[in-house]
Amino acid sequence: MRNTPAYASPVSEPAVGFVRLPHGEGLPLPAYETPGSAGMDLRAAVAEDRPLLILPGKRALVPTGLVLEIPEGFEGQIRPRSGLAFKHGITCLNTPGTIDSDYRGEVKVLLVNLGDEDFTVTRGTRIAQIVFAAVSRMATEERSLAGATARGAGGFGSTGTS
Ligand SMILES: O=c1ccn([C@H]2C[C@H](O)[C@@H](COP(=O)(O)OP(=O)(O)OP(=O)(O)O)O2)c(=O)[nH]1
Ligand SMILES: [Mg+2]
Repeated sequence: MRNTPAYASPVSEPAVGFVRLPHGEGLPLPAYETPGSAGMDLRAAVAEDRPLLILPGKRALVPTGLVLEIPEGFEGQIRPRSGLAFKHGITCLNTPGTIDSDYRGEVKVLLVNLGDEDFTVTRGTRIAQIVFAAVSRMATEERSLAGATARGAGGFGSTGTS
């Protein structure tokens, strides 16, 4: 059944499926927080009595308690929340994490603590956000030569800074 979001778009949208795993029961499903939000926040599905401590410089894979069914032709991008990054130095190590449309495992968020203090992830904390995006896929062709261009092999600052 399609959920009625707090901020429904006037245009018809493809639907992403959320399947709750047992440890995700009771947590709110991801949802857009404002009418123009690009991402839906993901919550930590750690046990109430077992918060996750991330020491400075360390990383942790945080469960969301969710399996997603993303429509074919789309992907989910896991991105950091700027507030956590600014206030605590908490970000996603592999950002943007890629959630493939054919992935049927639990979505997990790889957080890293780049701050100076321990960070505790408690149940229900909004740890990251997921942005759904269209994917372009290509056929491949092996070629013997790449066509000439004005840039050629220049890169990594070849055009200067000013
Ligand atoms: O932050 C992330 C990134 C990935 N995944 C899941 C969904 C994704 O579809 C799958 C594979 O991700 P990716 O292709 O980035 O990882 P890999 O190291 O290449 O693993 P694989 O060999 O399984 O593709 O892992 C997550 O749950 N969280
Ligand atoms: Mg892969």
